[in-house]
Parts: sequence; C-alpha cells; structure tokens
Amino acid sequence: MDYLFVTIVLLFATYLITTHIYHKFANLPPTIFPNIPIIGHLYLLKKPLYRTLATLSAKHGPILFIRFGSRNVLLVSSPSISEECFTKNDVIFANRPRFLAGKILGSNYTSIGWAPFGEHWRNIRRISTIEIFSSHRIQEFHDIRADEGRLMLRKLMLGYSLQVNLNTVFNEMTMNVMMRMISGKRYFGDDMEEEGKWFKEIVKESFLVAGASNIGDHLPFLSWFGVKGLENKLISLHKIRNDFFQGLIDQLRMDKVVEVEHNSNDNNKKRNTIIEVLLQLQETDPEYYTDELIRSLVLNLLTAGTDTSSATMEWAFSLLLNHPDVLKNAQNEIDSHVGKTRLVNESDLSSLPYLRCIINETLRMYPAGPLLVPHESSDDCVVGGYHIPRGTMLLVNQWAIHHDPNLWSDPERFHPERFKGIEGVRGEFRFMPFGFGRRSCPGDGLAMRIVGLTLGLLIQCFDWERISEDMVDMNEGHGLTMPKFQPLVAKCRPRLNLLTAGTDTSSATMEWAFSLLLNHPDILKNAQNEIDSHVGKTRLVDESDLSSLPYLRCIINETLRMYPAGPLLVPHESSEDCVVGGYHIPRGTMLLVNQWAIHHDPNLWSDPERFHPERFKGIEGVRGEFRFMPFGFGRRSCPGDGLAMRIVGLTLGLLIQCFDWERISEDMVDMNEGHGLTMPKFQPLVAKCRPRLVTQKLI
Ligand code: HEM
Repeated sequence: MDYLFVTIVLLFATYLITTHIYHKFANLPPTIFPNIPIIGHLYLLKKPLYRTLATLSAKHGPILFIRFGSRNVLLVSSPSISEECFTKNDVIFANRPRFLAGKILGSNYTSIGWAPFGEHWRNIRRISTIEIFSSHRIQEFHDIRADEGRLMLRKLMLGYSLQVNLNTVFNEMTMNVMMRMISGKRYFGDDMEEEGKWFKEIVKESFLVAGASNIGDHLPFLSWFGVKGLENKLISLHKIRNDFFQGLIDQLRMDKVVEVEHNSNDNNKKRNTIIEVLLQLQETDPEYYTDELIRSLVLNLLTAGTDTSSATMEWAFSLLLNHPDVLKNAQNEIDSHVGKTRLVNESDLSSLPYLRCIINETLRMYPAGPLLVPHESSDDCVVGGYHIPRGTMLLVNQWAIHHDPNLWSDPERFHPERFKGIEGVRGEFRFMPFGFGRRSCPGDGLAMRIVGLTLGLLIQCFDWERISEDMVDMNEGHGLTMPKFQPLVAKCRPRLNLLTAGTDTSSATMEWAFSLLLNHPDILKNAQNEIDSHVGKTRLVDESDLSSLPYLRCIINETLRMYPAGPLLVPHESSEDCVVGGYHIPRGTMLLVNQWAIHHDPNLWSDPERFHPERFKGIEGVRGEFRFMPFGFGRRSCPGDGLAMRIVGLTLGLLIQCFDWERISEDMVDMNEGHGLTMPKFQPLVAKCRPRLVTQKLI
C-alpha cells in the first residue's frame, strides 16, 4: 500500500516537473499551476465562463496557455494579442474546434459556423455573402423588416397599458424577420397555427441544447463509459429540425414546379427567399447543393442570427429603463430627425448617431458572443512571441476586453456618449462585438438594421417605464449568447404625438358618426336596441362586446365611407420606375389615392350620398376590395386601425347605451366639411342628451 502511494506521488511529481519543463522549453505562453493530469484546468471553470476566465486573466496575464481536458487552449484578453491572432495569423486561426454539437447539429461540420477552414467553408461563406448578406440583398429584404416592425407596433398598441414581455416581443420580431427571409413564412404571433407552435418548440429546444456545455468535448474518453445523454438529445433534435426544414424545402420546390407548369412566373415578385435562391443553385449543381447543405445553412443562419439580435435588444432596453435620461435623449433625437408624422425607417438610422451609440454601448457591456466563437489553429504559429502548437483552441475573451478599466474609463457605467464620433472603433480590437477577420460575423450589417429599427420604433412610439420602482435586474443567465437571467417586462403607453395622429382621426370619425345618427334617429334607435339586447341593462358596454355588435360596426364603416379621415390617404412616393394600369410611372412620383372619390362613386356604391349602414351588413369592411380602404392598404397602411376601431366603437357604444340624444333644434345637423388634413366638420357638433332610465343606476 505504501509502495503504491509513493509510486503515485512520484509519478504525479514527475508529470508536473516534465510538463513544467516542457512548457518552458517549448516556449508556450504562461500557464496556471497546477495543470492536473487528464482534466487539465477544467477544475477552474465555473459559469459564466467569460467572467471566470476574465478573473484568471486579470491574475495571470492577458495571454495564457491552459488545458481543457485533452485540448490546448490559448486564452487571450488583450486587444494587441487579439490583433495578432486576427491579422498576422488570421488564416491559421480560421479553423473551428470540433465539438459534438458541430458534428450533429452542424451536419458533420458542414454548416457555415462549424465548417473547418477550407474549400467548402470558403464556398458557402462566398454564397452567403452574395446571396444573403450583400447590401443589395439586405436592402431587398428591407420591406420584411419594416412590415414586421409595424406588426410589432400594432400588437403593442392593442395591448397598451398592460405590461409587455419584451423578451417575447424581441424574439418574435427576429424570428419572423429571419423566417420570412429564409422561407417567406412568418411563424410567430397570436394567430400561430400548429406548424408555428411546432417551430417554436424546435427553436426553444435548439437554444437549450446548443447552450448546454458538453464535458465530453474536452474529455472524449467519457463516451467510452456511455456518457451519451447530450448526444442522444442532439440527435433527436437534429432529426426534428431536419424534418421541419425539409418540409419547407419540399413545399417551396413544389410551388416552383406549379409556377412553371402554369407558366405563372410572377414578374412582379420582387425577390427570392434564401431557400429559393439555394434551390436555383441546386438546379445547376445538384451534387454540391444538396438538400442537406441547404438545411444546414439556413438552420445555422437562424440560430446565429436570432438569439444574438434579440438578446442585444433586451439588454439595450433594460439599460434604457434603468437610465430614463438616456431613453429621453434617444426619443428627442428621433423626434427631431424623423418628426412626428411618420415612423422611423431603416434609412434614418445613419442620421441617428445617439441611437447607434446606445447599441454600441450595449454590445460593449453585454456582447452576444462574450468569448466570440472558439477558433482553432490549423498550423503552428507565433503569438505574443510564444509558440502556439497546431490544434490549439483560441478563446478571445471580448467580455474581459470590453470591461477592462485600462481600456475603457469607468467600464461598468452605461455611458453611450463614449462612442460619440468614434463609431464602433471596430479597427481597434478593444471593441469587436462581431469578431474580426475571416471568421467574423457575416450578419453584422443585418443585425445592426434589425436592432436599430426595432429599438427606434419602440422608442419613437411609446413612453416606457419599469414595472416598479426597483431597477431592472441586470443579472446574466446561462447560454451561448449571454441571455438575461430574468426576461424583461416593462410598461408602455403610446406617445402623445402618435395619439394625436390617432386622436384627430378617431375624434373626427366619432363626430361625423354622431352627426349622421342625430340626422337619422331611426338608425340611432336601432343601434340602441342592438346594444340593449346584446349587453343588457345591468352593465356597461365594453370592448369585448364590439365583435357582437354588427350594426354598430356597420355605422362606423358607413361613416368612414362617407367621411374618411384620410380622404386622399397620406401621399406615397415611388422609389423606382414601375408600371401601373399599363402606363410607365417614373421613380419619385407622388401617389395620391382619392379614396373620398372612390367612396362616393355611384358606379361602386348605390346611392352613395345616402347614410345607409345596412349596406355593410355581412361584408364586414370589404377591405380587400379596394373600393373601401379607410385605413389605406399595404405596407404603409395605418398601424393603428385596430386601436382606432376599439376607441371609436367603445365611445360610440357607451354614449348610445347610456343616453338619449337629440338635435339642439328642429334643423338638421350641418354636414359641411371644414378644412384640415383629417376632414373635420365645419361646425363643431353640439347635441342634447338625457341619461336613459335603464342606465341611470349604472352610471
Ligand atoms: C447583435 C447580433 C449579432 C452578434 C453580436 C453576432 C456576433 C457574432 C460573433 C461574435 C461571431 C463569431 C466571430 C468569430 O468567430 O470570431 C459570429 C459569427 C457568426 N454570425 Fe453573428 N452576430 C449577430 C447577428 C448575426 C446575424 C443576424 C446573423 C445571420 C443572419 C449571424 C450569422 C453568423 C454566422 C453564420 C457566423 C459564423 C461565421 C463563420 O464561422 O464563418 N450573426 N457572430
């Protein structure tokens, strides 16, 4: 027994001495003592990894050579050494280490993020750069982002004054944008179908599994002992993801066949989705552009692009809620540059430097890739004067660099102004949220647009506050992309400037509706009867009743037909030459759609000057027909339509339910129009009212 003990101690001492001597002799960078046989320095690691590694670097130096089990690791936490890795040695470090997730979810290391540096990676990176990330393609997809921004606002407007889970808002926004670019479909939202729910589950599981650390990546012998729990999970997730995306590919391929068979190639179709582009490439080279390659590429884009962008937005908003003065400055910047009559769009972002400073400062404090993505050296090289053997994993701790007080004054303070005028300082290697060199993030331009537009719209359209006096919790959770520990929930209120856009239009509509009703007491009576019979006499009308009050809705529609609050809509302008009605329309032409004329056209509406709500019975707005579009149509349609219908419906409903109304004299109410954008009445409406017996008690 004694012999055994002495032998073990001697072996251990010999190992330590020889590794120590070898370390010096081989001119490897400094290491940490002890480097334990088999596990190396794994015993030091705790979550979150970037914080633990930052503490080690602060103690032992900005360049360290450590071991994760059997794997050599070069740990870097200084800008100058990062620069050496990503400039002089960029090609050598353009490899990725092989992890189980890359083998299974990365389709045997063929997806863009996992592929080793070489011919295949160069090819998919080139295709992605041209077909997905080029400024031309990003611009082509800009309407998807604008559309999703408007849908996000619409949803928030309907639920305003409630608490908003911004984690969900940001996830939905990024997922829908990415999925529409990839496949043309949107999956997230309240009206999600079964397929959408399935997709949501897949995404959730992907992030859970991909975020789990796998000790077997560094101690491969564990798999001999049957440690396969994570592997089995990855395999089953891979199968589910493949089935889902194969379904999408098959469907788009089928759509194409049908299109060709029916010769219905739509010339107006503006662009192809990412899957469609890859299917076209498949036609020219089916051996290379297999379905598997398409699946792995789009899946990689989805996982790399969504969580990173939505986590950045959530951190940014958490910081803003804790710093209302910064939020106010950002709002002022938007108000003064964009004004109060239109929504922020992507082309404004270059003129909103303060907003960009906020995004940069967020990426500095909470970079979505705190350790970038691990690289691996494909050859021996020299870094910081030390020898780095081939096959060494490179971890660049950008979190540590971004929080280094020698590089940033008062680094724990949220101070967007520090980026003023220096726009990202990307070349300096002290700030590289998207990495640097050959393997840097190809989605940086797209990400900055999604993040900028989403934050810009939310800041412009709502006043935000925390749900309580307490500061927003800024603790980090576990996961690849540095998520928040607590999802962000906040309170919002549509801003006055938007409300005035809404109030003028909504109040003008109510005034016209009431004027019409006073001139048609029989219709007013019918509306009152409908409310009495549906709502009863023991409670007041509320918003949830509106869907069961079709006659009231007909009255509102008929009012909007006769007195649309935007008689010429809001002017549009063509951004390109196009063809309308067979004629050539040059770029830069202002479009005026005279919906007032359409609404009063006797060829479209029988007896159009007659107030006759019944004409809308059963046809509920006939919005798709283009003869009635009080809120406009298409991408620039009114995002507040749902909110407006609720406000107008509820106000009219309550007034009709609770009072008996009559004109102030025998004379009919004057129906002349005044001057103004929203078609106001010439004479303000004055009327007489008497509380109804049935509701006196309620009121
Ligand atoms: C705020 C948002 C984002 C951040 C902070 C971010 C950050 C990063 C970082 C740090 C890397 C690793 C760089 C390295 O290894 O040195 C990376 C890689 C990558 N990112 Fe992003 N990213 C974001 C958004 C996106 C988006 C929107 C997409 C695509 C739609 C995307 C696609 C990728 C891909 C494909 C890679 C792997 C590149 C390769 O290995 O060749 N990222 N990203």
